[in-house]
Amino acid sequence: MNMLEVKGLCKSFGDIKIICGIDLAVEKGQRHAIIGPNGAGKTTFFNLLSGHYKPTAGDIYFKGHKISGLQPYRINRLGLGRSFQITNVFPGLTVLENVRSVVLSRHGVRFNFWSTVAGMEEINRECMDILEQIGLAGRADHLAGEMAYGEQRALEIGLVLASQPEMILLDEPTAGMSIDETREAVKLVDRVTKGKTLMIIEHDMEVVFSLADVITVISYGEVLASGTPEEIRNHPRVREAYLGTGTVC
Ligand SMILES: Nc1ncnc2c1ncn2[C@@H]1O[C@H](COP(=O)(O)OP(=O)(O)OP(=O)(O)O)[C@@H](O)[C@H]1O
Repeated sequence: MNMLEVKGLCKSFGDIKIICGIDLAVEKGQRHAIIGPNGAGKTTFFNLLSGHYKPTAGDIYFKGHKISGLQPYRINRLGLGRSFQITNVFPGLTVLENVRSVVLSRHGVRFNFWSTVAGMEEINRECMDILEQIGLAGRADHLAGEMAYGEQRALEIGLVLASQPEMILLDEPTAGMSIDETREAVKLVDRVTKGKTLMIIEHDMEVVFSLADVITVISYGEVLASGTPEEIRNHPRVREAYLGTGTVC
């Protein structure tokens, strides 16, 4: 079953075409990497999927429902969660409060539930479970803004998990990280997305080839190639146009 289907997707800003007719499908449980040169349109593509931009043409289907043009919060409630390229945590809140803000907003419609002691305990248990998953349980009471960069990025992934998405979009989760931080981030992404549907934008080819089942290469707003890591590694146009003619990982 396809979790996500994109058909003839286009986005222009004024006269400038940024996304030019992208067709793509992501199967349930697939880990799909989007790669491409700077300015190729990868983040714009994510902004279209998450509802932050409206398409100029084309359609997006999530679990068979047309989501193109819906508001971001509605797309998120349908089960499509995303992280951003720039850290997006609330710096003045603690780690626990950050996660709790998302969990509470998810339960928000059931005010009577979480306003009881039992309800609050359940919320806190759920938050601590997320913090365990992202390796920050011991940092629950620390201010998010005072944590190391790698930890803040891990927290951001925790915020995505807190909305209990069926499909996760991660925009360059290792951007700006040291080699050690990147290694930890890859382990984290691998752990928390096992068995889930993932689409990840990533520049680090080691990360891409270690995580992805399918890789799509975007260049000038078009799909240049899409296939297994092996197919992409050996694709002549990919080697030539994006990765250079040298070895691809
Ligand atoms: N709101 C906007 N208005 C005008 N142009 C935009 C807007 N958003 C993105 N663009 C342009 O679209 C092009 C693609 O940008 P985008 O950020 O999607 O590329 P990218 O592939 O994610 O690049 P990178 O790998 O550097 O993050 C860029 O030329 C950018 O300036």
